[in-house]
Amino acid sequence: MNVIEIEGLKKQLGNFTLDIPNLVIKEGYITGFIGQNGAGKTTTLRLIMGLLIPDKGEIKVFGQSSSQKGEAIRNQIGYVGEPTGYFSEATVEQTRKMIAPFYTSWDNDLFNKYINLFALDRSKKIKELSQGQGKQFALIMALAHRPKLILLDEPTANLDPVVRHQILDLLMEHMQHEEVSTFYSTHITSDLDKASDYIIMLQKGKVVMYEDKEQIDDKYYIVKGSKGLLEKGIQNELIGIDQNKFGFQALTTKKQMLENKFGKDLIFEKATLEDMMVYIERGNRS
Ligand SMILES: Nc1ncnc2c1ncn2[C@@H]1O[C@H](COP(=O)(O)OP(=O)(O)OP(=O)(O)O)[C@@H](O)[C@H]1O
Repeated sequence: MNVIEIEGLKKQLGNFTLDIPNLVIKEGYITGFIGQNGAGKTTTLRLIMGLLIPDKGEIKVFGQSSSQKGEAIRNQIGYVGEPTGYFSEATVEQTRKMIAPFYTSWDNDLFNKYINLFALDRSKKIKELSQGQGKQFALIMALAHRPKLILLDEPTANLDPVVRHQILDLLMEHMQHEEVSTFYSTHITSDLDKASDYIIMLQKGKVVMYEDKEQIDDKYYIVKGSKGLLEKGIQNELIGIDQNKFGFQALTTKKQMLENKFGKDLIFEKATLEDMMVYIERGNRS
């Protein structure tokens, strides 16, 4: 089952074009959405929520058109991103009282459990929360109405590693107990090493990679070798070749084939998501 289905999507904003011919997000998993600044991640999330209308194509969420049923869809989405829309003068408790009645599925016990877990002070005003506490609160508000879909837009940007891990741990714990799908936009790719099932990479408004995370770990390698080997026609198997006076390094999905052909002349290391972003971007530039 798919929780989100995108077909023939085009959206022009100034001189930027988001162009996604076909994309599905699978139900029940965490799908990481990565890409450079300005790649179009926030725009995609806003289109999914029906806050922006496509110029062409259609987005279906829970099988319903997001441009036609935006409000009903948003009700079933837990969103963490900017702006949060919370009134800065209201306290944590006042915010809960204001927002909870809008959701029939609101779960106060869950809210209390997560507030206690993060030790948030209910009497603090939203404007008095630190950046990390603000993000923790936004996540709690997003989860407490038991959404079927969680959309996260850079939820851990500018947070220290401890708070980042607390947020990821809470998210993963929540996912274990709820029937929920998560679409998680970030450029802190290490967050997704810990918590993701699928990875989608966006570049200049286009999807340039969609992979199962487990397959990524087996498939993508950084390969290093001497410059002389480049002349032996292996460029076609390399992505984003980086050369210096000592040799080259590049991303490859053809480890076995290259190993068979060149043996110990090449060195392989598992690629991280960050490596993949850097090399795929370089590969598409050259
Ligand atoms: N209202 C707008 N008018 C004109 N251009 C816009 C508008 N909103 C976004 N854009 C442009 O669309 C492109 C994609 O922006 P978007 O915020 O979706 O990127 P992003 O991948 O979320 O980036 P970041 O990681 O920096 O948040 C950018 O080039 C941006 O300048």
